[in-house]
Amino acid sequence: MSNVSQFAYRPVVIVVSGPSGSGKSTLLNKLFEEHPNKFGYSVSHTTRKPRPGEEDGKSYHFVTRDQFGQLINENAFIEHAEFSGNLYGTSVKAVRDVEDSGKICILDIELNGVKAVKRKRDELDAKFLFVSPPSLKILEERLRGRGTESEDAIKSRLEVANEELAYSQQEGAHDLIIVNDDLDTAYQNFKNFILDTYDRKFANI
Ligand SMILES: Nc1ncnc2c1ncn2[C@@H]1O[C@H](COP(=O)(O)OP(=O)(O)OP(=O)(O)O)[C@@H](O)[C@H]1O
Repeated sequence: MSNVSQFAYRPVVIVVSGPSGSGKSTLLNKLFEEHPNKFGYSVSHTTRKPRPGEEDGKSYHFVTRDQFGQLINENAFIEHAEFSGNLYGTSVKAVRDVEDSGKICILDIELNGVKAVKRKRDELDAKFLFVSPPSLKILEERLRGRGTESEDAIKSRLEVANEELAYSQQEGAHDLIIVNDDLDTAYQNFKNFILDTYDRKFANI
């Protein structure tokens, strides 16, 4: 099948994954604080109605169900899913738009998202970074300490964590695994990998 993306360049995307509570947001927040102009998130498509103050193309690309269906048919999405009756999706073009604005796109996604990006390898130059807790016991303590989840939610997150950790141990699953034990050390490793990717993309242009 011929499509335009075969002839376009592959935008770089850094895929950050890891069990819930492993510290992805903590690390990403530090990175965005330290480097506000180098990295960005892609703008997702959704069929949900805009809320007051939400701008089309900024918060989301707001589309109808028909338009969303057409994008699915065109194979435009890296991944898409339905939550509470609304469709949400991340398109390859949304990733490319971030790169076109001079930034590197970061995707903070779960295991199915990682697998979906891998299926788009001919369209995306993806680097996979996995944030691992030092142990399941510490993960459990951090999830409890965060205080944002019910006991049931903590249990189900720990089950999913087992699956994600098993996947991460497969050969070649990720380009870098960061064990988030001491936060400063983990952040240095995280930042070095991501800044290196940024420099490779933009420094020589
Ligand atoms: N190295 C660390 N040492 C101690 N506590 C940490 C460390 N890194 C993160 N934490 C704490 O662990 C908790 C979980 O971290 P965070 O919310 O960043 O996880 P997450 O991977 O983004 O989770 P989710 O996928 O659910 O959003 C937070 O309370 C955070 O402050």
